[in-house]
Amino acid sequence: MEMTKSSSTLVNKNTITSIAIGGFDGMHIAHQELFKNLDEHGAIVSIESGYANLTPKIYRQEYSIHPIYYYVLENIKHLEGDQFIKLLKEEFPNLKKIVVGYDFCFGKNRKYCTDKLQELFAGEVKIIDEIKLDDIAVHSRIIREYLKDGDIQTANKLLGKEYKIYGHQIKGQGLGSKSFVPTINLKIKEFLLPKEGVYITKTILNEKEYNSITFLGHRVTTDGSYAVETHILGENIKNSNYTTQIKFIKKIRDNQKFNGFEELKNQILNDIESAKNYFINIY
Ligand SMILES: Cc1cc2nc3c(=O)[nH]c(=O)nc-3n(C[C@H](O)[C@H](O)[C@H](O)COP(=O)(O)O)c2cc1C
Ligand SMILES: Nc1ncnc2c1ncn2[C@@H]1O[C@H](COP(=O)(O)OP(=O)(O)OP(=O)(O)O)[C@@H](O)[C@H]1O
Repeated sequence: MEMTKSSSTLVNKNTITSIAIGGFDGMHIAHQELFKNLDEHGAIVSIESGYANLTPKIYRQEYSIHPIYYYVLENIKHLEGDQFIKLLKEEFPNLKKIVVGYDFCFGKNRKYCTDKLQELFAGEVKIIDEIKLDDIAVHSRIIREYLKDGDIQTANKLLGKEYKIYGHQIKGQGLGSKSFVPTINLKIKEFLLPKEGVYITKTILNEKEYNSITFLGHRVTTDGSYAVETHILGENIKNSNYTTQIKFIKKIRDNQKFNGFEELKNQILNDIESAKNYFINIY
């Protein structure tokens, strides 16, 4: 198989013989199940609603070897069923197979669903039954709720990977190294942030992965502003201009207000111990 991680623009649409269609925010285990039904000339047709925040558009290709082609929902949602099929056939002249999930609907007022797709498309239509894990239906919207609750472990199970966000480094209050521990402060734009609190994480800097601990939330003990700060365990990393990636593993505790810097510092040192123990026990 010659197809490695390909950018959609590099693959000629004429070679595509099968497609999976959907929003695909998260590229979670149910999405991956759809992709398993693609052949080696398979592609992903991603319909952009503008709300993706688990794997925003530019970060999605990382999670599949199949090239992703993006379409804007606004531009295609008015189509009647036959017009939608016509568009797909124009885009992918050699299309033989379409893969969708049980709840896939399309076109004007979402009135065309899987039965219509089978009726209108002359090739093969593969419909995937609802994928569940431990009785939880796997959907982007469900995963978002677990993240907002701070239940990273369940979210990660449904994602089939560690939830990962990208950010760029910004200047902090300048208190960390002096009064607490050194942290990299991040500006996060398009990604959903988990609940406020302290998390065991891994941080990727310049392609190197480090064990870390990350605080997200309003710094209620100091200046009250919202921050995402990560402390690399056992290293003193200087702030640099690299794009930083944070993979979430587990929540340690909620955000808290402390009576003074001393108490906060002691708690941070405890948090660091918990995180270090976590990493010792899993390796
Ligand atoms: C592991 C860790 C846990 C933290 N927990 C809290 C907390 O519970 N409450 C809080 O107000 N700030 C918390 N902070 C944030 C500190 O207030 C912050 O690191 C400090 O204000 C220094 O900020 P600076 O890096 O912008 O200088 C935490 C920071 C770290 C690294
Ligand atoms: N749990 C699932 N089981 C089977 N198919 C699924 C499942 N979740 C999504 N799909 C299919 O994957 C494709 C992408 O769907 P979509 O982007 O709506 O995912 P989703 O996770 O259900 O998102 P949302 O929660 O926003 O509805 C669609 O064809 C959809 O039918």
